[in-house]
Amino acid sequence: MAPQDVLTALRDKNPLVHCITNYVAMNIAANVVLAAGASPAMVHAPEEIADFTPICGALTINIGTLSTPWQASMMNAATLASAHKIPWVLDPVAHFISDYRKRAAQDLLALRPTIVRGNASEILALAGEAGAGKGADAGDSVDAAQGAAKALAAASGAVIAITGPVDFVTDGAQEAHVSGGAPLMSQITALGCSQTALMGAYAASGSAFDAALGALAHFKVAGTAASKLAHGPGSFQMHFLDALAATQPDDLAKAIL
Ligand SMILES: Nc1ncnc2c1ncn2[C@@H]1O[C@H](COP(=O)(O)OP(=O)(O)O)[C@@H](O)[C@H]1O
Ligand SMILES: Cc1ncsc1CCOP(=O)(O)O
Ligand SMILES: [Mg+2]
Repeated sequence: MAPQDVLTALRDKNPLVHCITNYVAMNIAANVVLAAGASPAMVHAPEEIADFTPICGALTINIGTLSTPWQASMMNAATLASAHKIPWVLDPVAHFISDYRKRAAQDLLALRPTIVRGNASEILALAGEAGAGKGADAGDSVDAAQGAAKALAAASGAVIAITGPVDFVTDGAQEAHVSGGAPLMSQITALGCSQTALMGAYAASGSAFDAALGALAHFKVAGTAASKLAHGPGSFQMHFLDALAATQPDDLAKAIL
């Protein structure tokens, strides 16, 4: 299924996407998923996971504001998703900042996510390589992390997506670059987290590699459109949501190299 067909299927199905994300991303990620045409639900309580994860089209897990009870929910949800063959996406936000977070990311990776999405520094560190990440922000180029992404795809079985000025995605066999968007995108917090949530919606609607590629292209196309109307980060965010909703399946090819 080509990326544009995944977007068509997403809008037909309006899939329910279980998002375990961070406090910062909660609102914008839900709005991004809604604007694109899917149905987000932010559900974190350990007591609710067994009931909720199995009825969703996809699961996304983001460790941006990790704590012990949420970690238990993440591990349980990922285990259930894999058991029910529900695709799930891991966003290892700033996992290199502490031993606690590093271990949490590796424990989740061992549960075999369908897709891992991170910035270049996060992907480098997840593959065991040195990087220059600064908290949640990247300090490395996408180019520098491409080898790590390929190695990680081979070792984990996941599709690996690196975002940045030009995105890169690989499943170990296929690979693609995605261009467009605007530097303003890195000035709005939790846009990467929102990309991860949208990737869940795409993964509920098509195969893993094309889902990741489609979600990356959707952001780039909408980012380019929004940057033509925006006067700064605040108005960019407003125009970006409008542009996500306005993006049509055939537009995605413009961003895919
Ligand atoms: N300089 C840039 N030019 C164009 N798009 C960008 C740029 N920086 C980031 N993006 C886009 O912003 C979104 C968030 O990516 P990124 O900032 O890498 O994630 P994170 O917030 O996890 O660090 C992605 O869609 C990415 O393609
Ligand atoms: C600022 C911040 N602090 C903890 S999580 C978070 C949001 C990070 O979002 P993103 O990875 O999309 O930039
Ligand atoms: Mg991030």
